[in-house]
Formats: sequence, C-alpha cells, structure tokens
Amino acid sequence: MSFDYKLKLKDAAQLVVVSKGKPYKIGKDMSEVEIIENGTLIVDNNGNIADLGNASEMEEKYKSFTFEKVIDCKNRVVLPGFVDAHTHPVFSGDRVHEFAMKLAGATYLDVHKAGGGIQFTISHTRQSSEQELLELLKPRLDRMVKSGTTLIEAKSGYGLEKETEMKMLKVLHTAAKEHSVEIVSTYLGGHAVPKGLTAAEATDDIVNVQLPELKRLRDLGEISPSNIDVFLEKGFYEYDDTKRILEEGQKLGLEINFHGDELSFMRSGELAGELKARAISHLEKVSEEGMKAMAQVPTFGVLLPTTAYILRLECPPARRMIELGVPVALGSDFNPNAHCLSMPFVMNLACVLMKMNMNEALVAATINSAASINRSSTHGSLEVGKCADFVILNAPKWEHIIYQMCDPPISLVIKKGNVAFESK
Ligand SMILES: N=CN[C@@H](CCC(=O)O)C(=O)O
Ligand SMILES: [Zn+2]
Repeated sequence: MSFDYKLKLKDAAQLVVVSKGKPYKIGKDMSEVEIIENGTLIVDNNGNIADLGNASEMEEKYKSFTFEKVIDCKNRVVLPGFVDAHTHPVFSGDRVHEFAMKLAGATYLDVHKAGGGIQFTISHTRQSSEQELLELLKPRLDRMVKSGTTLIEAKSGYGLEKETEMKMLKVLHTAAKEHSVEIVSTYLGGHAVPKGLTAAEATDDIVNVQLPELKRLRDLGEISPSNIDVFLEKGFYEYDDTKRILEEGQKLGLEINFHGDELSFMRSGELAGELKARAISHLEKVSEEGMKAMAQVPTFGVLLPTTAYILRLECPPARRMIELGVPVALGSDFNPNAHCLSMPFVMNLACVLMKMNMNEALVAATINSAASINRSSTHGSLEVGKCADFVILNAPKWEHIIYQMCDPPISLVIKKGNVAFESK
C-alpha cells in the first residue's frame, strides 16, 4: 500500500523550529529560538519535512491525505535532531585508569608526556582491525542516538600513519552507510607527533604520504572525508606546520576545521583568519584578536564543555565570542579522555560552565553545529525541505532537554522520518 506522506507528528505542545531561513545565527540572534505552539509537522516519502504549522490548520489542510505513520505528540515537544560538531568515536582501548590519574592531579600534558593519552589510544587502535573498530563504534553511535544526536562530525587521528588513518576513515565511511546516525568525517593525521619523528618529519609524512593516499582512496570511493584537522598545540603541531598541513588539505577540497588554543595560546583565531577556516574547536585560550578574526571570516567556534569540565580547564570565553559575532557551535568531544555521548549534557554544561543561556545552547547544538560542518541547508532546524530528524521529548516545554541534564525524557528519536530510538 502506498501513502501520500510518510509521517505526521500531530498536536505537539511545541514544534521547536529553532531558526528560519538562515544558515546560522550570531550575536543576540542566538538567543532567539523560533517555536510553533500546538503544532503539527508532515514528513514526505523521501524523509524530508514537507510542511509544518498550527495543528488545527494543518488538520484541515491535510484531511484528505494518507500517512504511513501518525505519532500523537500531545503534551510532548518536537526538536530538531542534535548535531554533534566534534567527536573522536573510532578507537579501541579505554582510558579509565587515566581518569583516576587526573583526579589525583595529573594534567592532560602530564599524562601525554608519560606516554598515555592519545599515544595510548594510538597503540590500541593500530592493532585493531577495521571490523573490530566498526563493532566498537556502532554501540557508541547507538548511545548518541538515544540522547537525540542524528548527525555528527567524526575524526580519524588515532593512527598518525597512513594505514591506520585510512583504516579509521574507512570505518567511518562504512558506518555512515550502515548506521542511522549521519557522519561527516574529518582527517586528523596531525593529532599528535608519532614517536620517533620530529613535528617537521611528521608534517612531511602527512603532506607527502598520507594526503596523497587520502586522495587516492577518496577517488576510489572507499573513504569520504570532508574536513582536515590538526591539533595546534605546544609539543604537538605549532603554527607553521599546522598551516602547511591545513593548506595542503584545502588544496584537496577539504574544509579547515582544527583544534586550537586549548592548553596554550597558539594564535588559532589569527590562523583561521589567514586560511578562511570553517571552524576551530576548543578555544579556551583564544585571544581578542583571534575572536575578531573568526567573526570576520566567519569561522565557527566549536566549544567543548566536557573537556574543560574533565580537565578542570578555564572555560573558553563563550560570552565574548557571542558578543563579537563569532558563530558558536557545540560538540561532545567524545573521545577516551572525555567520554561523553550526550548533547543534552553538553548543552547543560555550556549553560552552567560557559554562561550561555538555554536558547544559545540549543542554537549552538543544532543550526550552528550543522553549519560548522557545512550541513545547515539540510539539518539543524525544522524547516520545509530539511531532513526529518527529530527528538520527541516527553515534556510540555523544550527546556527540559537541558534542565533534566543526564536523563532527559526523550521518548523518540526520528532519523529521516524513521524511528531510530523509542524509549520503552
Ligand atoms: N585535544 C586534542 N584531542 C582530543 C583529545 C583526544 C584524546 O585525548 O584522545 C580533544 O579534542 O579533546
Ligand atoms: Zn578533539
């Protein structure tokens, strides 16, 4: 039997549109969240939003059409699926022992210098097969969906040599086809300097060995990276090496989306201005000039409150960034250091630790995070033509998604018009 439409979300207490007709929000506009009170939304047979509006008007308009599925959303709210703008979800080996070290006072750099941190994860990930990494990744993605995430940015970066970096990108490419979560992948061969090489030698290897292989496999359709990333940090990659790697990636059509100004001030914002970067993540130590340069491009500031929380760092200046017109996005930074898969918890931390208001946090976790990975024409808001990715919350007001931080009452998560998660 065929139906006129795939899905109707009927009589929602709130349809949280978030943003209308804009690719992203900046400044005071981040505090505005568009809402339709008592609304109904229709999904077409391709899994895109066909229409939305006042419930009684929609009932009248669509009374003679058929729907494959109707969900009664009375006393519930519908939000766009969350977009997680920064994750490292492909790895093997946990680092629970390092959590204890950090609680006892070790810093991120102490752990790294002792051969732990990224190096620990690299040694495990190098030994795992593509299939093992895929099997480890899938339940992590399931847990993201349960928390309302429907689109993620996901990085390689636990190989630091050609084989493992490409293996990670292949895992992401396969997962994108086999899992309901949509994935935009990022090549992060410059996540740390491999043991035995200098930063200059590692940079040469990325430029002369890894990037040509990335191009070859991308041309063959075996991987699909959209972005290039480097960890610009003292003892990792410094300004000139970072710039060289990012520029080489840009020549291959990759967008620049890098880690910067996390533990030390590295002139990340200034570099983003020079290279017209799409996004910088972390930014705990960003300068006033750097923020101004970012606002100018604009370069998205992807803020990661879990990192500041877990490492007890001073938070990035979110308020000043918003004031200066930097488009701010949020990510979970899910990785073995910051083991968080939940965007509701990230939004809560952004409000409490970074002093963002709830509207700003929601904008940063939807339309702005989608825009930080160049997906806001299809994701991040409830607008006609966009992907039917939703979080249906069993609460009369959307703010409960942030307020009930660790276990918000999510009753359903919809991906492309299909139920991806349903609470029992
Ligand atoms: N800071 C660099 N990279 C990750 C951490 C990766 C790791 O510790 O494994 C981050 O974004 O927090
Ligand atoms: Zn990261």
